[in-house]
Amino acid sequence: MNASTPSRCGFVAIVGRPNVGKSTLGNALVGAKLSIVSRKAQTTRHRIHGVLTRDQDQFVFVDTPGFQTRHGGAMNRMMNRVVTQALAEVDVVVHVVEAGKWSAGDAGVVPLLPRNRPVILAVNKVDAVKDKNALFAYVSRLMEQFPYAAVVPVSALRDVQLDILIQELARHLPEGEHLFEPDTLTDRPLRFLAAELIREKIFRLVGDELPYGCTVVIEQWEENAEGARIAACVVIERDSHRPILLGAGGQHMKRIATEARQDIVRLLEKPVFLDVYIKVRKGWSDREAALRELGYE
Ligand SMILES: Nc1nc2c(ncn2[C@@H]2O[C@H](COP(=O)(O)OP(=O)(O)OP(=O)(O)O)[C@@H](O)[C@H]2O)c(=O)[nH]1
Repeated sequence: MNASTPSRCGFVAIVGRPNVGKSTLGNALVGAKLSIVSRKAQTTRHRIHGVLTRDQDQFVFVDTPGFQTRHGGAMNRMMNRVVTQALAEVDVVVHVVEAGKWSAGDAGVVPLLPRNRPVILAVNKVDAVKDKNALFAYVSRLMEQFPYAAVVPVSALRDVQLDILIQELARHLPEGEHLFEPDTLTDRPLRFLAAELIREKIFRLVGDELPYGCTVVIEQWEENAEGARIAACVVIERDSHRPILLGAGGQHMKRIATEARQDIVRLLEKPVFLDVYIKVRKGWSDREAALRELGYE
């Protein structure tokens, strides 16, 4: 860290139509495992995807809802509002497109891009492009669509020009203290994050209906090179909350477990067997629950 240079820290959103490589880019920039963030971080309004700290610069990558989902009609309009609001709160936006390809999906993203924030166009998958002249024409056309602050051709998959993209992003970070400590990867934050992922799925699906929320406790965590076996317990306040969480035929719990498992697989980068079950808080002191949640037995 250079003492004469002020530290910078800002929120970055990666947006774009499905399949352009947003997740690949996000993971290439922060490393999949850096999705682990401290609890303090979770209090921000954004869901943090990962944090990249480089000397005096800290980039906080956030997940933007709406770009992960594919809805139509009224749902789409509502999601678009959510997206616009979310993007108004970040410091820099990366709009990802696929080199040489432009579809209605890409065109649909442009009106959602903020006008009062720098938007950097990342032209991804350049490794798959043979004709570099065609790429130049393609980029020129895109620059007429929106006043991008910069255009960077990259390959998220092959790590081409990602350092240039990071430099461009850094130019737009506001000066300020770093919000996160550089993370240490230990078992405990992984357990904690797995619990957070499960809780997030519950919150999304039935959050409105669960009056006291719930606590997710990781009860078993066995991991080796081949995979992980995880048992998680959802602690609810009352018996009457159980059917809310289960849904008809247990479909809610199935969906929660499936979606959480997919995220945990991404986090651990290995197969995961996840068992999620429900317990009512009888015999659970708050303190005990809190301690176990943090990984203390
Ligand atoms: N050739 C090439 N393929 C890439 C590159 N980046 C991503 N891909 C591939 O493109 C596909 C989609 O990548 P994702 O990162 O899942 O795309 P996404 O935009 O997050 O997709 P959604 O989750 O559907 O919105 C995957 O098969 C990636 O391996 C790249 O730089 N070059």
